[in-house]
Amino acid sequence: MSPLPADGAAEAGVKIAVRKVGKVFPAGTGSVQALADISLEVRDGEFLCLLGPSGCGKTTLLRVMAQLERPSSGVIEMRHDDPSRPLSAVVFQDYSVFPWKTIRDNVIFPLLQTGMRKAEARRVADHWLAQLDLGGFERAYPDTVSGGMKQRVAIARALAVQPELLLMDEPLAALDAQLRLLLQEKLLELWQAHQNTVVFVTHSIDEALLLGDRIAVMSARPGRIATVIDVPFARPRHPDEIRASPDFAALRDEIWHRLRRELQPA
Ligand SMILES: Nc1ncnc2c1ncn2[C@@H]1O[C@H](COP(=O)(O)OP(=O)(O)OP(=O)(O)O)[C@@H](O)[C@H]1O
Repeated sequence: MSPLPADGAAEAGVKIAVRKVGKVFPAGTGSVQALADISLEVRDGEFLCLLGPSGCGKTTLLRVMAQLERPSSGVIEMRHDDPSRPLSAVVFQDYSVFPWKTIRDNVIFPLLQTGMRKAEARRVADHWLAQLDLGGFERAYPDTVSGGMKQRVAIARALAVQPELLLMDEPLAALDAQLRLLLQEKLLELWQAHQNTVVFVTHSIDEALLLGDRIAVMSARPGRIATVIDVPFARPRHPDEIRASPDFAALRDEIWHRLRRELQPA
């Protein structure tokens, strides 16, 4: 699906600006208001996490940012600085890889769409597969490897095109707890090395604190931005140190209390 055009260009230093966005879906004879009056700016090079209760509209907001969904009201402004790179790429939760293509060809496919030659695309694909510890599996088919490996293929495919904006919708949610920790650490390492602008949807407060520069906490449906929290941990971040720090525990409590208010309104 090709992206819808943005409504305008974001100002310098801002990769994407969401301005007073609402989204209403038709549902049966009525409608569902998924998003209401969302305003949010994602700065160049920032890792922004979207956190919120189930059904609050996180996926809808990400799809609107990816220009896969048109807002019912409000506008989306984007800033495409480098025409040699795609503006955005999306990683979904459900290992959205092509089962009929080898792991290498999954990563090569979007590179060829950018006009890259086959030999170069193969080199770039193998580089990113190695970065995600998939070296040796280039010729395997996705259905012959584990869920965690398939998700690493999807992440390698998105990173390989070096998008200016990487949109990730709960990319680690389907993984078991240990694998999730390992992949969080991998993402942290890759982001610290490359600093794409990232919007990352998650249900996990710990994940948001480990990865994010800021955390936008959404309210229960219709989704609004309830609060935006600055994550104070310096980079490069070392996961074990961060998780053990008193600031981590304090922020986790603060965010949890905020989320609990959304889950159990007075
Ligand atoms: N295409 C659609 N048609 C009708 N309703 C929709 C559609 N997409 C989402 N919704 C509704 O909009 C609301 C927000 O859904 P969305 O998937 O964005 O929430 P979410 O926060 O990502 O949820 P979760 O955390 O459970 O993944 C829900 O009530 C959902 O049922």
